[in-house]
Amino acid sequence: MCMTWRSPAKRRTIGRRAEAPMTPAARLAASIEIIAEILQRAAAADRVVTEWQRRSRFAGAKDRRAVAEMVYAVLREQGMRRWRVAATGAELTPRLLVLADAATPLHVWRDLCGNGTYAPPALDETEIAALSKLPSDEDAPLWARANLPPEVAEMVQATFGADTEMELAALNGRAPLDLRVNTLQGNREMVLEQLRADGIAAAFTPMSPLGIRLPERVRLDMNSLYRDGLIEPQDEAAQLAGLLVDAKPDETVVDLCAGAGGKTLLLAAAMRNQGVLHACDNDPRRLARLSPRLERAHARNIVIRDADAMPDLLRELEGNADRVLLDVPCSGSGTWRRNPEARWRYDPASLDEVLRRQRGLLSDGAKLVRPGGRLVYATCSILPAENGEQADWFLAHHAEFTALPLAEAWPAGVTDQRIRSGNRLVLTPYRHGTDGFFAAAFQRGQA
Ligand SMILES: C[S@@+](CC[C@H](N)C(=O)[O-])C[C@H]1O[C@@H](n2cnc3c(N)ncnc32)[C@H](O)[C@@H]1O
Repeated sequence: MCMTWRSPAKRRTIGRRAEAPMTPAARLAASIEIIAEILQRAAAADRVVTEWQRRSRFAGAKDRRAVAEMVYAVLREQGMRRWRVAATGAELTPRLLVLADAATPLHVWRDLCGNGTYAPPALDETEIAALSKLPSDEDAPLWARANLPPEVAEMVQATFGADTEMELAALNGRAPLDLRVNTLQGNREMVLEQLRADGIAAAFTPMSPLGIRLPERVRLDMNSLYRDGLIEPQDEAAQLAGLLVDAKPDETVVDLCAGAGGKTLLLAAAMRNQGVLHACDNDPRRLARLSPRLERAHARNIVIRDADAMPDLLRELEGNADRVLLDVPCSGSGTWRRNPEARWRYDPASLDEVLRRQRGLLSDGAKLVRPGGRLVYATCSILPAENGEQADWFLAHHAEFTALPLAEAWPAGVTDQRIRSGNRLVLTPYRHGTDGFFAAAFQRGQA
């Protein structure tokens, strides 16, 4: 963490715009405050950073950026910092997590802490002792380098094999911003042209024919393409999971775990607003976020169904749906690039319950599919137990279904050879530049 000293600045009344930038000590204090909140409230990092920015009106744009960068640097290196602190025998505190930085000599922290009104308190004896004997990074184990709890690092080695180091490094990197073009409103070419005309760097995604990738994040709520419903943020992997359904106009399609509708919107566009798309979820708060998105996207063939949808769906649709998408609840481990703090909250002990729910949804969803119809199972997980092992379980318990080869399953336009062999879509940050994602399509035999 490189810090340059600016002239000590006196902040005026909190709540008024400052004339001088925050001092490095004040930025450090803010970073420690934010890290402490993220850890203690178990809150999402971006939310805590945004809340700090809102209440710290004295902070200028550079201060905000510097503090956010410091916070994310700590979060992306949390494994190494935890390991370094543990090796000293000290108890991990938010302050030590921030200060256990191999690139910053102890004297820098001594100078900053306790220096001025807005600085963090001076280092205590325990902190000085710990920071004086941080171990050499050369001895760090895989879990620390990969920024993952040890038992999780062990689980994912089964997924990645020889690529483990590279995959885990990519999973700890920054995700680009992928957009999905809403084909009810436009096409990729016109959206790309408009983005570039607005001075935004953008390129087509390599695998999804609906996607555009922005290397740098931009504020979408200010963008007219977004406000007019031409684009939605959606990782390329999630786009591909939706495309694997290959929903067609005039069909009956069920999105059984629709959430706030990321994939529902893609399915509605694929159906050209024709036929019926049932969007179900047992979380009313997520479903509530769906309606405004449908409106913005001009998606009109959707029936929203809440928590107790299954009995009604079975009465109305058993054995009649052309396609069912099961984008099931999962560990979310494939999306850890986006929220680097989440990996430290993942509790492997909860996995059994999640697996049980996934199997329940697979069995429920299967009942809805008509003979000759398609069931797609998808997770944003990198854990084999939620992915291939669930697909194996499903096939072993539902003899009326067979695995559909990917080459036969994709709609026209999905041509990338990397995702056309075999019958399981396994996407990873290192190999594909996407979130970690799994999807498999199953076809019900003709009666
Ligand atoms: C991975 S999220 C879905 C994300 C969504 N498909 C999208 O693309 O934005 C999984 C969803 O499953 C829902 N869920 C969990 N158990 C369910 C159940 N028994 N029936 C329906 N939905 C369920 C959760 O509320 C959550 O919204």
